[in-house]
Amino acid sequence: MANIRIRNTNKRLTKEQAVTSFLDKHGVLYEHWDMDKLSNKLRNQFLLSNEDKEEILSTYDDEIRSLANRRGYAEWDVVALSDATPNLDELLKKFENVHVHTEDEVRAITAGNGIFTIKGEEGYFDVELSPGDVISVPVNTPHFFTLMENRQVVAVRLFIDSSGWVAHPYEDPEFKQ
Ligand SMILES: CSCCC(=O)/C(O)=C/O
Ligand SMILES: [Fe+2]
Ligand code: NI
Repeated sequence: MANIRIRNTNKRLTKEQAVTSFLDKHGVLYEHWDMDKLSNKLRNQFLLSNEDKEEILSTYDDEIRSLANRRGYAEWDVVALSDATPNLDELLKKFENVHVHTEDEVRAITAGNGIFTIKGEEGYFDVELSPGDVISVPVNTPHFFTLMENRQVVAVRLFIDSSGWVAHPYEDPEFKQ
């Protein structure tokens, strides 16, 4: 279950109803996938072979295709980030600076955790994600992504633009770290 932290007030939303209505108000998709479908091995593995990635995509093929049909996605893949990821810090630099995408960005967390910090009506808010959480970042919405203490996450990514993930840096004078 995702938790929300509103940065300006440090207010936290943890109850499902409050979280879903807050995200809905901001045009952020929020769904939940059944993690019981995923093998125990893959729920705690952060260095993935191509076969592992294929297993994740086939396990959630129905959920992926449902999202793709509803939101016009054409391609999807699996990204795994952890201390075992070569050039992790370089990759994180791309994600940790405020940026926008020219399509809405859907991420489904299948292992580990991550935080999407998204610009909203009351300033930036953190969406703290756990396995099973599926969210979108609306098109052209300033946001960034950080790992949590455990520095590990696996996510299914869905794309409309066949060139995959493209981040456009966004200088936001209103953003305070
Ligand atoms: C957990 S997916 C990696 C983060 C990402 O793709 C992105 O665009 C963050 O904003
Ligand atoms: Fe992004
Ligand atoms: Ni992104």
